[in-house]
Amino acid sequence: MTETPPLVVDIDGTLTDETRAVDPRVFPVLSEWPEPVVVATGKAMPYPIALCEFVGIDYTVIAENGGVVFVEATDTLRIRGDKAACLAVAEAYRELGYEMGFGEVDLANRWRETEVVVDLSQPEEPLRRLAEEHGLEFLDTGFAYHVTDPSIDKGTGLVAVCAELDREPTEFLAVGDSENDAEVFEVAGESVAVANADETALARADRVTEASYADGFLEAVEPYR
Ligand SMILES: O=C(O)COP(=O)(O)O
Ligand SMILES: [Mg+2]
Repeated sequence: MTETPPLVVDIDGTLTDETRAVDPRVFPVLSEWPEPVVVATGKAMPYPIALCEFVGIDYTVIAENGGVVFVEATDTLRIRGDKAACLAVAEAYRELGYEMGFGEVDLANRWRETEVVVDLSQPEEPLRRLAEEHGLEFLDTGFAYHVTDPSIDKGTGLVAVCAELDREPTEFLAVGDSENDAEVFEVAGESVAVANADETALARADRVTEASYADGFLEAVEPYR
């Protein structure tokens, strides 16, 4: 068995099935992993914190695509991102909604500190264009549209976690499924895309699993178990 690396793992599309339900088969893998486990997600902080709590692992979390980082081992919370710029985009998008008649914008932003998220049911192009006009990053994770600070991502989040844990990003195995995993794939030592990953993640990964979703995650970590 190859020496077990620390793990940085995405949630939606990687630990879950296609409905975003976490597959319970991943729980013992995460709780028994002998090296640090970092949960890195576009979701807001309460979700990865709850996952760590119920799996029984340290809260080592990258939320909001790197906008919010929490390391329980050093009790460090880092919040980074241009929330004001993101809110300006949301307001402009909401105005456009009324003008273009696509109705009330569903801003799925409860508990978010640094970015704006819009449900996939809303029109993509106007939001993408507004984000670009405001110099912000637009991400389609396959589960939601995100408007975020272009200088912040899961890769900068892992660098921040490593500074607290005195580890190197290159030690990590990264597993993910989407364009919001591209930067953490770049800084990790080994990156694996699950078979359901989008084009960006597939192109940026060192290897791709045969299996999809949580089956893909279990396949990705198999060599280390
Ligand atoms: O929040 C999202 O849109 C996707 O979340 P993920 O980064 O855990 O896949
Ligand atoms: Mg994902």
